[in-house]
Amino acid sequence: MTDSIRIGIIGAGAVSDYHHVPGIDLDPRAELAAICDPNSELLAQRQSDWGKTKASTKYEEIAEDPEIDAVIIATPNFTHHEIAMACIRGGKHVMCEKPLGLNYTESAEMYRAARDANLRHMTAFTYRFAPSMRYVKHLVESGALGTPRHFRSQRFLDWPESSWGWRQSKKLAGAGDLFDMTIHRIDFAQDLLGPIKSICGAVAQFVPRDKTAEGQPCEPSEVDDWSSLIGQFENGAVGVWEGSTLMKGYHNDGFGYEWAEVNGSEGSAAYQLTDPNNILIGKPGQTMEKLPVPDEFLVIEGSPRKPHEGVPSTVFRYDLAYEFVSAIVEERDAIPGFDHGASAQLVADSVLESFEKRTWIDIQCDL
Ligand SMILES: NC(=O)C1=CN([C@@H]2O[C@H](COP(=O)(O)OP(=O)(O)OC[C@H]3O[C@@H](n4cnc5c(N)ncnc54)[C@H](OP(=O)(O)O)[C@@H]3O)[C@@H](O)[C@H]2O)C=CC1
Ligand SMILES: O=C1CO[C@H](CO)[C@@H](O)[C@@H]1O
Repeated sequence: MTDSIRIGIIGAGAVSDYHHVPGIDLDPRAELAAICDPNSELLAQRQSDWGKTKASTKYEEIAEDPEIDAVIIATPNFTHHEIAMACIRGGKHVMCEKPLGLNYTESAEMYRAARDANLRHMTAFTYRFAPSMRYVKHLVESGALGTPRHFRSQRFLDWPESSWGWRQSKKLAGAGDLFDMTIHRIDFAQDLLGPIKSICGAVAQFVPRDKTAEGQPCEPSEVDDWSSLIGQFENGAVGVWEGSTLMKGYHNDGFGYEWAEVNGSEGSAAYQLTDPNNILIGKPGQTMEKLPVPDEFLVIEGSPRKPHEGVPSTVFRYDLAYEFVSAIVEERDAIPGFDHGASAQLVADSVLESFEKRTWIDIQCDL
């Protein structure tokens, strides 16, 4: 390995530009060494946006390239398993977007392959890195909230009812809001309160999404527009989750309304994606109070990002790349790993099973 970690980005669409490349650019220990996307026009555009790197339309070339140390997979969901397995076979450390696979079987296989090859693996569960989320975790772990009794999360957005492209095909996306949005919240709930042991879930489709944004007819959506679950954690706490991108008026500069809270025997703490450098704290008998997140929680330890610079609801996302590179340099597990991705996937799969069978499902994770 050279001094600098040479990273290949596979999939040069929206998320690569928004989270991953700015994160790599900030980290002096890493360099963007290659980009890969089947769309050669986009590749040319990215070469001009991001600087001269190797470019390829075939992920196999990146997977086999001895001059690439690590990859970030930012492609549509149905490609994650195939691309990750090829990169692991090629000896690359892998960060992969969520949902890790199209189902638990795929995700667990990715986890076992990376673990057995002694490679670093990371699932891009972005919201774990929000400052207020990191502070809620500290409050839970330090016992400041007492015994955790209850978790609640809600992500509502007011997005167009037109086609979501690949995101509305079951074969390409797996599920709709559940795999796209709620899976993040399943992950951070387990990060805060530990494993979920049992759930009861439901999904619904609100609109056909059979027109493109330009008004042209297209294949109707096969996936959910709303997902929800209630659940019990192994530690005895209970939780409730809900998400949809079709909630009118929930616009808020594109970030919508995301609220997540932990209620304990001694207090409550709530994170909001729209205001991630502040936290809401509830103490017994008092009205909830908004407080700034202490400075030491604004960035992850060592991150070159300036804590008070940039748009707060965007810049925390750059810490994902920092964590991935740190894990490679320090030869330790990246957090969240593929095991966390697979575990959240099992819960999300169980929501679909629960709804289909109209019953509670016990979660049995065999990682
Ligand atoms: N963690 C987070 O907060 C976020 C996560 N995501 C996740 O990131 C992933 C990508 O989403 P997003 O960026 O919005 O999607 P986009 O559709 O904007 O971008 C995906 C890109 O990957 C390309 N691609 C498709 N197949 C391959 C392949 N085999 N090899 C290389 N590139 C390929 C696509 O090309 P083409 O269009 O020509 O097929 C497209 O350019 C999804 O899994 C999504 O769930 C997305 C947003 C935020
Ligand atoms: O959190 C997220 C923000 O929105 C994206 C587009 O729907 C999701 O894919 C992503 O996981």
